[in-house]
Parts: sequence; structure tokens; C-alpha cells
Amino acid sequence: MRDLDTLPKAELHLHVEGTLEPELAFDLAARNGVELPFADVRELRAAYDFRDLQSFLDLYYATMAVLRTARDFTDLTLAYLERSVPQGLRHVELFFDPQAHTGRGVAFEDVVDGIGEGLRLGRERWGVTGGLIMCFLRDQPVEDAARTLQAAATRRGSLLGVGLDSAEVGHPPALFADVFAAARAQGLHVVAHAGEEAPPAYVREALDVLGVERVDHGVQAVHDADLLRRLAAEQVPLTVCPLSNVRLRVVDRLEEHPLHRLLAAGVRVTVNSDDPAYFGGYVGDCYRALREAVGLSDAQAAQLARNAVLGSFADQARKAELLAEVEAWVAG
Ligand SMILES: Nc1ncnc2[nH]cnc12
Ligand SMILES: [Zn+2]
Repeated sequence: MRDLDTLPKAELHLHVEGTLEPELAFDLAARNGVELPFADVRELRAAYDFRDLQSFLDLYYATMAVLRTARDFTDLTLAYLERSVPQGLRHVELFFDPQAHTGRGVAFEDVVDGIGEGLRLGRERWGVTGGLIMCFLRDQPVEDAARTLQAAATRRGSLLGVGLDSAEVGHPPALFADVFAAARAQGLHVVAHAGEEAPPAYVREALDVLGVERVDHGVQAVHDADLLRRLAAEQVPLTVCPLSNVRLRVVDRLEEHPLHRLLAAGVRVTVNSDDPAYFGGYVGDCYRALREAVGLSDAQAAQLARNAVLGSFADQARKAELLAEVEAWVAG
């Protein structure tokens, strides 16, 4: 079996705020004079025991209070890249949650410019390509999302697309139909979290009403044979996050994860880390955990890596380059 860390990877489901390791959180708290509701790194890490998505989100939003300046966002992005590059990361389309920052008085431009500078340095140092996907918080009023899209006009050229995240159940995709239509009209790519905790109907709605090009998570689709056939027929990429699904108790154990069933149904599945600082691993760790728990073969790992390249928003030339890197790995 091959070293999975050398497999070239694209990561399509990564919340940059979810890469905030406890050590960096305390460093930034000290730098910015922000008080965290935990005594130290150990106490914060001990709080990473989640019952469900909401219990995670409560901690996730509380901890990101330490992110205040453009430099903080650059440091955060670079720290993520430093950990992921040795695990084979070659391309990343990273999510950020502007409303979680502008609501605390941080300027939208500082968030985007800070992350953008991290990505620029990542390209310069390691040749990693990528871009930013701005997510709307679905548990906040739709008007906030619309205002956020308007505010993004100053940085339109820095964005690949828009997404939808945060507490899913009770906040169906269709609420955001107009905002997504406006984003599409601007030429932005569109994706949405759907079918993480909520039923398959949310996945259908994301496709039919929002017009998404990828579904983030989407694992609940295994409970709907018609939907699975459609996802396979249309080759809709699913950005699956196996370690996240275990930590947020979407599945009891990795051994029971539906990844293999999705692959067997012919769905364009990709593997991603979601919020690696909170869920126990970066993108390479996810691939390795799948090998250990469910016997992911080298051929299946390569297929997941190809799927991620094909499902990415990279331009055709970059896709061809990345696919060639995957095939070179297969040829070994
Ligand atoms: N797994 C997840 N689901 C929904 N919103 C999120 N925000 C960060 N991680 C998330
Ligand atoms: Zn996510």
C-alpha cells in the first residue's frame, strides 16, 4: 500500500475558522487582548466533545472571537497550509463565514484580504492553488445574507463563489433562493451544505432551488435511492467529511460511514476535513483514517483525489495539471 500523504489532493470543504488550533487561539487571544472562556489549551481541547452540529457551532463561534485583524486571518490560513501541505494538499477552496466576523466589528475587507494573503503566500511557498468561498449563515436572517453579498462587491474579484452553512435543521436551502440567484447572476459559483443532519429533501432543494454545483456533506442522500441515482447521473460532487460526521455524531463510528455506499452508487464523492482543528485531522488524516477503518484501497483513494480535482473550480489547465499529478502517483 502506498503512502497516502504523497497522493496529490484538492480540498473542497474546509472552513478556515475551523482550522483554529487551541495553541493559536491562545496566542491570538494574548496578541489581541481577548479573553477566552477557558483557562488554557488543555481546558479548551477538553471541550471538544460534541453531541451534534449545534454543540460544535457554539464553541466554534465563541473561539473565533480571537480573530480580529487581517494578519490574524493570514496567520490562520498559513497555519492550515503548513499542516496540510505535508499531507499532499495541492489545491484548496476554503470557506469563510463573514457574518461571524462583521457581527463582531471586524471589517469584511480585513477578513478577505487576510485570508487572500495567506493563500498568496501558500502559492509562492508550496505551489498550492485555490480560492475563497463566502458562506452565508443559514440560521441568521436572509436579509443579513443579502447585505453580506452586497458588501462583498468591494472584493468580488477575490471570491470564487458562495456557500451556505451553520445550523441546518429548520433552515432549508429555499429560504436563500433570491440571494443565491443574485450570486449566480454575478457569475459566482454556488455550493451549499445540505444533507449533513437534515433529510434528503434538503439536498434536492439545494440542487433545484439554489442551483448548487456541489453539495457539501450530502451523506443523508444514502437514505433516498432516487436521489442517489440522480446524484450519480448528474455527477454532482459531494464534499464528504468523514471525521466530522463521527465527531458530530452523524454516524456512530467511521466503520459505519456511508462513503463506500456512495462510491458504489457511482456518486462523485470527495473527502475533506471540514473543521480539522476540532474534528481530529487534516485532509491526509481523513484519507488515512478511512484506510484504517474501512479498508480504503489505493485505487479508491486515487478515485477520491480525481473526483476532487474534477469537482473543483480550478481552471481547465490547472485541473489537467492536478489530474496528471494523481496519475503519476498511481503509476508510482
Ligand atoms: N460541519 C459544518 N456544518 C455546518 N456549518 C458549519 N460551519 C463550520 N462547520 C460546519
Ligand atoms: Zn462544513
